[in-house]
Amino acid sequence: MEVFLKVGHLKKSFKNTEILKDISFEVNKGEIMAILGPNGAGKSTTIRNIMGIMYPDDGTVTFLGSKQIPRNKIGYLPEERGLYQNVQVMDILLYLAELKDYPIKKARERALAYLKKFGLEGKEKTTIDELSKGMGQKVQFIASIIHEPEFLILDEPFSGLDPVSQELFKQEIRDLAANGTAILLSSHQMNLVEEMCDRLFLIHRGQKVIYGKMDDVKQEYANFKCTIKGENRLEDMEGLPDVQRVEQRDDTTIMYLTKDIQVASWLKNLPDHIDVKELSIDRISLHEIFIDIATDKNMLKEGAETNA
Ligand SMILES: Nc1ncnc2c1ncn2[C@@H]1O[C@H](COP(=O)(O)OP(=O)(O)OP(=O)(O)O)[C@@H](O)[C@H]1O
Repeated sequence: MEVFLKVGHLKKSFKNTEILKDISFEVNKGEIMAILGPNGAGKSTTIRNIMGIMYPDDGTVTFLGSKQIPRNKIGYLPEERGLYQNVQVMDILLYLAELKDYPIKKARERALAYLKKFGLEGKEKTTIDELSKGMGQKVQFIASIIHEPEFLILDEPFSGLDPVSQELFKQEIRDLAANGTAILLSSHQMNLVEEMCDRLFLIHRGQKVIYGKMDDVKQEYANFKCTIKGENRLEDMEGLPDVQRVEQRDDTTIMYLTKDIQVASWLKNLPDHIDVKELSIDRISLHEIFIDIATDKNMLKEGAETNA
């Protein structure tokens, strides 16, 4: 797979506070790569350094092997939304396409097709300030892809979208990747990330915590959990073998199990007197892995790396 973006050993400080500490990752053509992390972890700072909005103190950013930012090949949906408010939808889309040296006739065709696809047919002459938040978001998304970029950065693309629009965006992002676009996606919606992304980079306090293929990360970190519905004492459950942590709320107990257990053999450890009205065994989700890291529960080893 061809590497589009390579970030190497990026470091950035603000007023003597090191915000990015040796950040390295790549984004390949045709893949959706997630950059994840708690609020303030350093995701937007990383993206701003990639886009040349600010400059790193150390480290390199290369695009197809060159340090030159190929602006016409990049699409960017920034976290801060904001298009000129009193300009008509079609005018802003064509203006942005022109800035990227994209043929105007093709841009108009693409704009009309995308407006239709996103349920905004007939809104070409509407001004941006007359649109709802979600509609504005769709126009800004179209603006980021109007010029057929080879590399697309999406910072929280799903915020403010209703479920139907989320599905539309999801499908569009997947189609773009399938057609070869390299996509870097930042989102706090872990279920969507889990569904869509090929690889992920998880950053916490400016440092890499996890970097790897989604499937490998899940296999590596998503231990099993056993959920039992029934009236049970916390101490009984905590005393069971291979139980790392127990959460109990009302009549539901969740036991987080250690890595590499054999589910069938582990189940034999459950004593006869345990009250089981319902029982399920699942792997923990990316959402739970994220919370684990963000809240420093420390079930994961720091700085781990799967086979990226
Ligand atoms: N221009 C700046 N001057 C000083 N500190 C900054 C600046 N920009 C960001 N920071 C600090 O850098 C840290 C990382 O911020 P950043 O916006 O990159 O986080 P993030 O991971 O994108 O968070 P969020 O999920 O909340 O958007 C924060 O502590 C923030 O206060």
